[in-house]
Amino acid sequence: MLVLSSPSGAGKSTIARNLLETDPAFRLSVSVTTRKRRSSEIDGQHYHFRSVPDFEVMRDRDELLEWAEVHGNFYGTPRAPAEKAIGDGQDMLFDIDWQGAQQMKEKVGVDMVSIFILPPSIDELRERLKRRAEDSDEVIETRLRNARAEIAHWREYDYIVVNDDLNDAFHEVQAIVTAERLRRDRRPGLFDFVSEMLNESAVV
Ligand SMILES: Nc1ncnc2c1ncn2[C@@H]1O[C@H](COP(=O)(O)OP(=O)(O)OP(=O)(O)O)[C@@H](O)[C@H]1O
Ligand SMILES: Nc1nc2c(ncn2[C@@H]2O[C@H](COP(=O)(O)O)[C@@H](O)[C@H]2O)c(=O)[nH]1
Repeated sequence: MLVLSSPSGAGKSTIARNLLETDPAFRLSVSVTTRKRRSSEIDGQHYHFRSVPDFEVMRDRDELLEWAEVHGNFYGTPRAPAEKAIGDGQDMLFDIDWQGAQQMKEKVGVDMVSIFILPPSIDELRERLKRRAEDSDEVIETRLRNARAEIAHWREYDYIVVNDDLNDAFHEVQAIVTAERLRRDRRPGLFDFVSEMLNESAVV
């Protein structure tokens, strides 16, 4: 389970999209949100867009694995697809904030790897949000105001990637995924492998 977090505009959705396009083993956890849909977004693909009352029903029925209020809207991870993925051993990608990452860590523990994406600077963050041209000036200002508090949580993550050059940042994320998969897949067999090797050498 790979969690990507960052302040708004640092590029985590871009990196997540690249990962999903190049790595068929990953499935995206599609969050539920009460935020207004952006013109480029498709309901059910980028998010499940819901009203506040509908979100509250899901939350109160315990249908969300984690949830948080971010930039004045509610966001949550649907429980059923995430738990099925965990059960099936499927690699799943979560684009969630630090509050969600904390809650997920409590629930799934060692099976989760977390990466915090940093922008090269706050000025560049502002430029990216403006260039993306998806949010009003007011929303952009709110997100920039919140950025410092979000960045303050960087130490809680397993890895930090600075997204200055997108290609470099993406390759760093790919390298982390490769290393973590090796660790996960090789470690269970290593105990027997090493025991056998040591037993054999005792015979010699
Ligand atoms: N390394 C980069 N250099 C320049 N522009 C970038 C880089 N990475 C991403 N971008 C651009 O910056 C904008 C913000 O990226 P993106 O939407 O992926 O951010 P985000 O962290 O997912 O933001 P949010 O949390 O608001 O969804 C997009 O227009 C994207 O194309
Ligand atoms: N805790 C959660 N945070 C989430 C979830 N889905 C998205 N997010 C985070 O919200 C902000 C804003 O996203 P945007 O799409 O409005 O720009 C960003 O940090 C996302 O990572 C979720 O299910 N839970």
